Amino acid sequence: MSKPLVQMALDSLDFDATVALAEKVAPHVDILEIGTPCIKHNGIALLKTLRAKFPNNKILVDLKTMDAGYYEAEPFFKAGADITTVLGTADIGTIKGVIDVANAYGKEAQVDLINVLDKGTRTKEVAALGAHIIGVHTGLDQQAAGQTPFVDLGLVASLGLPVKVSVAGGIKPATVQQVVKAGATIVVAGAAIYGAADPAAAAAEITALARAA
Ligand SMILES: O=C([C@H](O)CO)[C@H](O)[C@H](O)COP(=O)(O)O
Repeated sequence: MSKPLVQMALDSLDFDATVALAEKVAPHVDILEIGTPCIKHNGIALLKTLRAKFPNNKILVDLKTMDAGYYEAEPFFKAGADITTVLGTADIGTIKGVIDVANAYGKEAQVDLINVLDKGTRTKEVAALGAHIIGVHTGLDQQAAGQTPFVDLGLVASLGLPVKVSVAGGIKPATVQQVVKAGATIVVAGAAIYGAADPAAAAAEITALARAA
């Protein structure tokens, strides 16, 4: 089994602070995620800046597309995104559009299961469409209400589908190996890294734990 990948979620609204944080963390993670608030506030210019600066990292743009899948995602793949996200609650045609444009560019589409009620059924549906990554995700507001992604991760991983499984939602050093052992192939960490006194050290610790799991 290939080693799990580690993804750093860049969730600041500030352009320069995001670039500065990415400078610190990029050597210690596989994927740089431009978080949803961040991409909405800063736009495609931030993607172009990070793409030019970090050729050795994959870049995920967390668009959380809800409509016009092909149309919305294409400019970001054209600008160098490796992965974009589409909501699992979106129309199946929207999800197919993002999968199609990802394939057209030789890149990947991630379906975010946030707020999907029947995660098992939707996962099977989008996997059949060719989704590259299934995102098990407890959002920031859901975390504030005490929710975690662990049960959903177990459900999705138990399906044994030929798709990568990403897990996000308050993941921290104490839970990294738990989610890898539960079937996560991409481990996402935001606050556990950007909220640390030393983000580079925090990222390196999470990556070491993921690879040792
Ligand atoms: O996807 C996210 C959220 O919707 C804001 O964009 C976060 O990047 C994701 O939850 C990871 O962040 P943490 O939960 O702080 O690890």
